[in-house]
Amino acid sequence: MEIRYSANQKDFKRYTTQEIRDEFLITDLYKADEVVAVYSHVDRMVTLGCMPVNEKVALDKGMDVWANFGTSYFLERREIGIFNIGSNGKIIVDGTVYSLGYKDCLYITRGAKEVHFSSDDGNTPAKFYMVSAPAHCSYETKLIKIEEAAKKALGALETSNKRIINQFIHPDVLKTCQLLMGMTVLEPGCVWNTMPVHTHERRMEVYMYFEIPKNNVVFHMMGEGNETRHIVMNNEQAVISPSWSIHAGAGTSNYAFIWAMGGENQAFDDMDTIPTKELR
Ligand SMILES: O=C[C@H](O)[C@@H](O)CC(=O)C(=O)O
Ligand SMILES: [Zn+2]
Repeated sequence: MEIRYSANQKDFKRYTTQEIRDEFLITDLYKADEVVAVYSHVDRMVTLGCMPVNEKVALDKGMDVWANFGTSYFLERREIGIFNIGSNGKIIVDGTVYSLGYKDCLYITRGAKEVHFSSDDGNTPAKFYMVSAPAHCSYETKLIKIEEAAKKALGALETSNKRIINQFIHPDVLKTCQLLMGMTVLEPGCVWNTMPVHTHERRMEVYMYFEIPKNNVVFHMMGEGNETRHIVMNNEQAVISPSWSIHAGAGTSNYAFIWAMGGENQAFDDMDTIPTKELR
């Protein structure tokens, strides 16, 4: 498992393009029958991808759980949110089978010992995208279908940012220790997310962009509001935003992304918005 330490905003100003990418960008999440995991010391969030093809793949496949987490199994002191961004697949949690279609989400609470992933058809595999946060009590493991997510319409066609925010792992839908996750989907012709930008000093956030058409990219903005940088992102890549960083993007087409937050609180609206004209 790859481990990344925390970067601060003062050093960040001098990073090269490659250093920014090495520190914050997560690529190659999907390798057949493997679990790809990046542990970030930013709020100790773990970002993972799993694409089961021929096997039933265990969540901790290829991991030394004791060395990395100091626990005997992955979810002993963690919770996890999992989205399927591929074809139909299954997640088996301590013997209970959950079927996930495209864009469905499963929240697994602390204490689940055995988690396995499988695809209904290995020729068109499921692709599970996951973010895990430390957790100190257990709630309820719950499947949240895309239809059941709380939907918030934002933006307008005129400003190229008409989009639906689907809140899945959110206090209005279910209880969690600190994890919040959802999916934002932009309408055709709309390319901007999260403008005006914000930071949330009390939480970090990870974005994973998908549904980016072939030969298109998203320019993801990051850094402090008065010292911005960008990362050019391809389909199905994730990016870590420390609390001091803005996180917004403009694509060369419309796209969707999954956001995940963890930290001090779960108040979605606890954001410090930066007036657009103050950006540098
Ligand atoms: O803190 C909240 C997150 O940055 C996202 O929910 C914002 C977002 O999806 C959007 O405006 O498109
Ligand atoms: Zn945010």
